[in-house]
Amino acid sequence: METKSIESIETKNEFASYYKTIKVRVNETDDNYVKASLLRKSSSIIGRLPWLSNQDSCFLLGDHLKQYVDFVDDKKSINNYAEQIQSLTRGLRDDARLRWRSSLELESDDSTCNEEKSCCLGSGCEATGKDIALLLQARNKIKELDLERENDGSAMNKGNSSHFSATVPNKRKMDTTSPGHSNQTFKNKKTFEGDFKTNKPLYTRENPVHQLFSKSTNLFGHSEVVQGTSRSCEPPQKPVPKQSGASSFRTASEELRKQSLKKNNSNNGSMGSRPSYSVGEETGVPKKSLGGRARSVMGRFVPPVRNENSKEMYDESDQSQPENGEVDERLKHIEPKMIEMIRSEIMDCGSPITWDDIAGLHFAKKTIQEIVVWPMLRPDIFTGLRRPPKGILLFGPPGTGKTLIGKCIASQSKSTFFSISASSLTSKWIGDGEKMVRALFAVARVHQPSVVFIDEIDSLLSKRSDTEHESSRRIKTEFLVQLDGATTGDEDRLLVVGATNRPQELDEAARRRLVKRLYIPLPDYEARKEMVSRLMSSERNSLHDTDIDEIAHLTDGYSGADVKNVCQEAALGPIRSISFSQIEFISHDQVKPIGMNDFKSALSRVRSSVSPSDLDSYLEWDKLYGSGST
Ligand SMILES: Nc1ncnc2c1ncn2[C@@H]1O[C@H](COP(=O)(O)OP(=O)(O)OP(=O)(O)O)[C@@H](O)[C@H]1O
Repeated sequence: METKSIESIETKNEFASYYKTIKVRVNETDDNYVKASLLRKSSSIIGRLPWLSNQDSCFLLGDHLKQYVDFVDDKKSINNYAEQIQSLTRGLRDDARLRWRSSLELESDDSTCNEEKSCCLGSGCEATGKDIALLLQARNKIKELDLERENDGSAMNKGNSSHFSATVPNKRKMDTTSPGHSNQTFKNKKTFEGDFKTNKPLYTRENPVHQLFSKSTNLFGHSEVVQGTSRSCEPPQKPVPKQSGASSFRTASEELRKQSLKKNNSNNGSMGSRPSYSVGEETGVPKKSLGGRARSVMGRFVPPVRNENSKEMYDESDQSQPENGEVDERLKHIEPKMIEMIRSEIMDCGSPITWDDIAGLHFAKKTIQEIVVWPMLRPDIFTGLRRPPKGILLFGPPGTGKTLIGKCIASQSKSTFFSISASSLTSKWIGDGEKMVRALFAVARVHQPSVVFIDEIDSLLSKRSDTEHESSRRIKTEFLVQLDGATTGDEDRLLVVGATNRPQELDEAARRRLVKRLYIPLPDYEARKEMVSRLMSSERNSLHDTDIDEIAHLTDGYSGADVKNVCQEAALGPIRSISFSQIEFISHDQVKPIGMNDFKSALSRVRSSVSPSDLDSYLEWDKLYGSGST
């Protein structure tokens, strides 16, 4: 590469001046951490200088990275983790809430730190005879202390075994006789036992090797762990090099996390929250992750079947218990989060709907009143052969009031209304869909009398085929099982109402369970008149009866929803005649009343949404399977 001086690659725009400013600051500052950060910043800017050729960029970047690496590697600059750790722990030492203090002490000799680091980071770092002697020495010392304690008949062993919750006296030198100390030591036994080249177990209850390593751990920057370890151990002893065999060695931090993870698992939800880290597969070393699971290309495969232990979606800590604390027997095996979801998202507590709110559809209304509403109000009379059907299907073109009827059934029979669609039952977790179906029916039974309204039931219960996905097949099966239970259970006051625009696509088994199949046709002339009159009654208008008749004629073939759209469009007509400058100041009374002209222009904009050929197919299906409404 052609050699250039940095100055020769002069630049002009704002990046350049920013870059220069950083360089000046690098030279001025005494703070090594700031300096390192500035060097990193300036390196990243180089890549964004658009006028630099690739070669110049590489040259500048190379120069910077070298500077940065030299600086960071310099033992007198920022390659001193102990200083950083201490500055971090300084603020925590006397935190009354944490009830522990760090016994971390800054090693004044920086060179020791760095030597220690390089020794233990290097491969093939073997424990020498000197190290083993040191360990044995430490073990003997602790043995002596234990003996002393036994002789004193100290009662200190009783009580708190968790060194996190132990109240630690505010003194630098920690008490090795603390219960936390011995427990922690004992737990760590497996990890270290027999790792050294002697046959003697170097790591025993009496010989907390992690304590001996605590100093070296400091040096590696495991600040969090060092704090945890030092709480219940003696102040750092003379550093002992790590043993060889990286696979068998586990730092105190790793051991501590592993144990707390185990503890959480064994408590199984009593602690509540899910662990904030995942366990590495091979080492058992916890990896921190922010938020949910960390995924990467190289990441572990996560099967779409939810692990029972996984609490990502339905965290048990989040158990929604009823206020009185009692859980209904029928809900005991249902995941609380699902119950909560059903109660908040599926249970409909909207404004009550009366039969008068539904224009036309006299046959459907009468049939539903007879077979559904009265029996639900007086179950004692409607028994035996009079027992009402527990599943009905409303089919017909879109926007004809099927949902309206479902809501009306619920409010008129004083029942709880559950409104679901395929989307509310599908989950990213395979297996949760059918659980959701089960949960839905369980909650509906608890809240009976209840009406479960399934909109677009054809998409949930379409004909089963060999090519369909296993998960959707399972949801269907569960649904059919629940429908069967709901429609045959004598005691339950549970009505399932399905609505569909495509009755032809419905699975035969579902069709059989929905015994009453009512055709909800397009509104007839009278119904359209009724709808227009009702909608216009709450608006200022200049319509005469003859106008309303005419509108009803003109909307032949329109669905209820289409008629409503026409009225909404017409209501905007008078507003459109107001100029933009007037709209801000005009009073309500000054707005022109809705007239026939507005309807005429609205009718030119809003067309019927149902095609005549679709109507034929409904009539055909009604003839085959319907309950004779036409
Ligand atoms: N018979 C009717 N009487 C009064 N309003 C109606 C009637 N039919 C439809 N509407 C109006 O149309 C709107 C849509 O109706 P609804 O949602 O009940 O239709 P739907 O048959 O369930 O449609 P979809 O099959 O598309 O779900 C209702 O909010 C209501 O304002």
